[in-house]
Amino acid sequence: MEQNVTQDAVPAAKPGERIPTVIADDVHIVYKVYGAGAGKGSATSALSRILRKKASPALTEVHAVRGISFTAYKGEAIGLIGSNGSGKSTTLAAVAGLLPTASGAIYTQGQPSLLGVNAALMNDLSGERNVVLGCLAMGMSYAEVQEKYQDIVDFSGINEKGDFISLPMRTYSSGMSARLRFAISAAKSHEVLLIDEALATGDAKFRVRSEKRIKELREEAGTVFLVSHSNSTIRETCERTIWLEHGKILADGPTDDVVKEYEDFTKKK
Ligand SMILES: Nc1ncnc2c1ncn2[C@@H]1O[C@H](COP(=O)(O)OP(=O)(O)OP(=O)(O)O)[C@@H](O)[C@H]1O
Repeated sequence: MEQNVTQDAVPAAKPGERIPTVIADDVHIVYKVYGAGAGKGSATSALSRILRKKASPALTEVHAVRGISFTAYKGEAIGLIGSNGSGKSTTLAAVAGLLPTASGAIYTQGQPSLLGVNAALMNDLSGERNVVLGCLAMGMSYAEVQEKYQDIVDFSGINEKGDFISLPMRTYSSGMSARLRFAISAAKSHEVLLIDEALATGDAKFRVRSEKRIKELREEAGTVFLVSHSNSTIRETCERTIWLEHGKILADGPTDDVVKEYEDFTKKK
């Protein structure tokens, strides 16, 4: 099984030179689902299978990504589009190094960050403590966190309607937590930033702010991947788009062409 290969330093670009940041080479991703058959997951049936030395009949494989290849370059914002279950989120998780590939390999320059520092955020702690935790988890120093704290809170807009930042995160709506997560992740420049539908959760005002921030992040450093079902967000944010269907790439090119092709496809369905 191939693992993601990450190299740390991104070399400086010579004028006009394009630097690859993510290379996916014939990537296949297969989920293994255990206990999928009714009644087959009980302790007694497992014991009887062990005693009879029979393989579990209840293992189902879902071949979510089927041989995709692409190269992303520094400074690019790439949209990922496609119908439900086409493999967009799976592809992002694999680029982030969170899913192993069944075959093929993904090479990345620098550490890709999947937007959402979910793992580090804790529902019982206040938004304020979570900002500090999330930033430290992304590798910022305590001094850096203090310097950026107010900007993060202002960007998230959490305090627009009262002092919510001092309340536990479990009291936030799903949109509010998504905004805070985005604000924390976007406070740092990422070499490869992966965003899954994050913009869809905010209101119109927040969407404008986050689109602006994505543009800045692109200029500051790396490559942005954005998964979205909103074709207008993809058009406004990305100049290149990859269209996935049934785990395969159907088109990869300038956003206007690819989104148009996808729109024609969805109209015909
Ligand atoms: N944890 C999992 N275990 C098993 N199968 C999964 C898992 N996550 C996703 N899948 C399957 O992998 C395929 C691709 O799913 P994925 O979530 O990547 O699609 P998507 O394009 O992001 O969809 P959506 O637009 O609905 O978010 C689907 O068939 C889905 O059922």
